[in-house]
Amino acid sequence: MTDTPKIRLRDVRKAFGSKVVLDGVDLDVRARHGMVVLGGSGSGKSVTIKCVLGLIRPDSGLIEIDGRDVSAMTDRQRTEIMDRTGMLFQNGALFDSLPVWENVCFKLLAQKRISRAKARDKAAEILAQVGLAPSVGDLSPAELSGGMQKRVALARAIAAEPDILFLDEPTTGLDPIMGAVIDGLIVDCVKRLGATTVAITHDMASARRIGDDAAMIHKGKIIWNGPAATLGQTGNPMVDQFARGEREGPIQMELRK
Ligand SMILES: Nc1ncnc2c1ncn2[C@@H]1O[C@H](COP(=O)(O)OP(=O)(O)OP(=O)(O)O)[C@@H](O)[C@H]1O
Repeated sequence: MTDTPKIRLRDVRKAFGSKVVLDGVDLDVRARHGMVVLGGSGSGKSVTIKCVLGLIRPDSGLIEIDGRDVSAMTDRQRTEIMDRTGMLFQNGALFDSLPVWENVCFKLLAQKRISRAKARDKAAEILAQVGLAPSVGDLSPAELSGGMQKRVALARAIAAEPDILFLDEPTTGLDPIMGAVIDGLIVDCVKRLGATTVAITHDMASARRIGDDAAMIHKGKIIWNGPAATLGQTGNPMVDQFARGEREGPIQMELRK
């Protein structure tokens, strides 16, 4: 018997006015595995994730989390799922008006799962997991380098020990070594938490490091999915062109049409 996918999309469709963005997306994300979603700019990667997060309502199709249809959930059931979901935004999206420790414990404080008195120590504990000193907790996000901000954003995303972690371009804007460090932290956190991750990335080295599985979206459909380790040698000309970053190939030919 096969395990129920953690996240399952079937024939998910979404148009904005006359512009069809998702044209029947089918995707299974295995529990406790990393899925990376690839695709050109504007291909619908973020819209797909926003549909799963409930930030955008698809026009039609099925989205299940743990085998349960999200559209049939009560607000309370949906909130429960969101409480167990972490999100690392592309730009970090830290709150500049709050010190790092409050950013890290934001969700725990908002959900009253921790007192303010305890939150500072808790933040120090989580910051240590992403390789940052406790003193960083007292700084403002504006005082941090880009790499440190990403680490803090990761600390915030994992603080509430999520079951599902969405990562939107976790290594964009980082130098290659810092990118590898962040990827290592993501993989460690996921192993420790037993979480399922869905990452959007344009960084193929990162995709191979954090992904067990990969899927490519093109023209609103998933045109390929398979092991992330095979990216560049999948045998699918579009995926391989994309993964190798080659100018010439089927995608370029379509752009020229
Ligand atoms: N709220 C919205 N209203 C109208 N159009 C939207 C909305 N959100 C997204 N779109 C459109 O949907 C398309 C897909 O956007 P999406 O953000 O999913 O792209 P993406 O694949 O994540 O791209 P990138 O790699 O550049 O971030 C784009 O053409 C975008 O303009």
